[in-house]
Amino acid sequence: MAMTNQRPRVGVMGGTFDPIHNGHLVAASEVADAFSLDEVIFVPTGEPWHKNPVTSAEHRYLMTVVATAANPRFTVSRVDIDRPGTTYTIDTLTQIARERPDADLFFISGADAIAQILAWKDIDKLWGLATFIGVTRPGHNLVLPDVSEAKMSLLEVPALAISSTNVRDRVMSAKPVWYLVPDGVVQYIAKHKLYRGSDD
Ligand SMILES: Nc1ncnc2c1ncn2[C@@H]1O[C@H](COP(=O)(O)OP(=O)(O)OP(=O)(O)O)[C@@H](O)[C@H]1O
Ligand SMILES: O=C(O)c1ccc[n+]([C@@H]2O[C@H](COP(=O)([O-])O)[C@@H](O)[C@H]2O)c1
Repeated sequence: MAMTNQRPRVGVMGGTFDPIHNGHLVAASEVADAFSLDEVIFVPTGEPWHKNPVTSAEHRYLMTVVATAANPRFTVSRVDIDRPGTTYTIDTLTQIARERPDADLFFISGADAIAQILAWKDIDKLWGLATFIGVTRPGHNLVLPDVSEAKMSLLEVPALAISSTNVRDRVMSAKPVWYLVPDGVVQYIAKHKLYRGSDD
């Protein structure tokens, strides 16, 4: 917890979250602990430029709300799903910085995603908006870009070999996803018949 007179330290966890799973939640929790964050805002992407097709933004947003509801330090933002067009992190962070001018921002994502950061849109402006934290993921050998440690960090999180792809495949094959995703997300997927091969 930040001390009085310090600027709030706010994590911004960007992801497609199709669906959100316990790997994402452990990663956010570990980064919050290691970097003394006061809050982590989960930001489901609108239209990711690099992944197609994805489940409707509203389903992905609601599953993220369900998954994070019990944690008082976790919140969910609609900035990316409400902004039309392709999602770029420069727009995400510009908007959140405008909404939270008092905060120091920490953009959190998988280390595999962060490793590609030099190719992200408007990278020169991104450094001024946040510190970037890549969480390591089992099975990914990383070559990180040569960037100041003040602007980018890596954090090892307990190995959870879960991916959204794996969760979707399991649902499609009628295999259980209990304990890979929060219980409410299991129920949400069943209620809305997601990932069964029909048009979501
Ligand atoms: N088990 C995990 N441990 C640590 N980081 C993870 C884990 N799963 C996903 N991430 C990271 O979280 C970020 C957002 O994840 P994303 O929504 O793309 O999920 P994903 O599981 O990687 O999805 P998909 O399988 O559809 O590609 C990504 O940068 C990803 O690397
Ligand atoms: O801004 C970019 O150019 C950019 C390119 C690739 C990924 N991102 C962001 O990185 C985060 C992780 O993406 P993903 O698809 O791996 O979940 C998510 O918030 C994306 O919007 C951003």
